[in-house]
Amino acid sequence: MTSFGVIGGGAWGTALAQMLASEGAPVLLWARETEVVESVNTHHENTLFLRGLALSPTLRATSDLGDLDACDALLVVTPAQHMRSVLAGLDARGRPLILCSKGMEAKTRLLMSDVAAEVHRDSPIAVLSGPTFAHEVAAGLPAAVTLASADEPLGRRLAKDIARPAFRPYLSSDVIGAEIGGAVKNVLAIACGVVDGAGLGQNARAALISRGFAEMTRFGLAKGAHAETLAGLAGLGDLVLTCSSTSSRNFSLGKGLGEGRSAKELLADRNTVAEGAHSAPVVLAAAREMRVDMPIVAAVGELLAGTRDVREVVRDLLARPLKSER
Ligand SMILES: NC(=O)C1=CN([C@@H]2O[C@H](COP(=O)(O)OP(=O)(O)OC[C@H]3O[C@@H](n4cnc5c(N)ncnc54)[C@H](O)[C@@H]3O)[C@@H](O)[C@H]2O)C=CC1
Ligand SMILES: O=C(CO)COP(=O)(O)O
Repeated sequence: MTSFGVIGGGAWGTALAQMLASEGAPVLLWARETEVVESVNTHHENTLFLRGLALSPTLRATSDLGDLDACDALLVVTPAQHMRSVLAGLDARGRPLILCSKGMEAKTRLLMSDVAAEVHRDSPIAVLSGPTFAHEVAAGLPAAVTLASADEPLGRRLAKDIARPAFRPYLSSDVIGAEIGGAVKNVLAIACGVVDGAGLGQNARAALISRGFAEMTRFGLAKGAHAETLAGLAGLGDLVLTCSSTSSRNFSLGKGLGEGRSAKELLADRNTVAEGAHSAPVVLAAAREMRVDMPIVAAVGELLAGTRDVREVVRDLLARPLKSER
């Protein structure tokens, strides 16, 4: 049986660690904040990022990456923009890295699997992604994810060891598709939040999910993803989840924008991450380079940059030339 360590003590790292520890397995969680380490070890709760959810006593936390040396495989759950710097402090020693963050690196436009491969050349990579609000997984509610690895025997082994009665991984060899789904859906969740905040109605939201999925698919195919991965848990599944609920930080950010507040104000002082705000300009730049049309992502980029207001971007989206749906 694989022993797991988890790197990143935010809501999702803590929830994954709890899910793995839920049947009594020992799991070690690395957290950056000493407050998180203390509250997990002393009170079996992450009071900073996952307040109110009781954690298993077999889940222990540390602020020393070296303590993870005893683990067979590591789940990496940092915010996307910090993955490189955190991984640089790790002695991976060829152990598998299971990447659970959703985004692209701003300064390089790389996917997380490329970042991890640059830092730890000898470690095989898997990606875990899907519709999974942290608080629900931590509470033991049912969830399913895509677990993608180009190393198929490794993927099968990890899937077997990660699966729990209420947590079901589906195997894939399409790492790029799993990553693109998670990165792009965050941007589209901001757009759906805008629709909600501006009171544009449920028809508009359904249209946006559908046309947003078309953008995700165009972008993904251009990057080498498989269409069925994008139509699966890591793409459409996660898009539907985060476009429907204020439990999504990205949706909530968009709702604030739709209500007329500025991105600067909404992003100031938050200690939780809304990855779509970082991914939007990166996805857009990569799409433009590949000549992939992504008007909804572009509109989100303009709202975040403060160069246009909601009324203007909605008017422009609706005024685009009529075209075939395909
Ligand atoms: N929360 C959720 O429901 C889910 C989150 N994810 C993904 O997991 C990743 C982590 O998100 P959460 O755990 O939700 O984070 P969070 O928003 O709960 O917590 C913020 C995290 O950022 C870390 N952080 C802040 N500044 C940092 C720095 N300078 N260097 C390194 N780390 C820093 C904090 O230590 C903390 O772990 C994101 O990519 C997110 O998209 C994926 C699925 C579900
Ligand atoms: O990725 C998530 C659920 O699958 C969490 O979404 P938010 O980061 O928007 O909260």
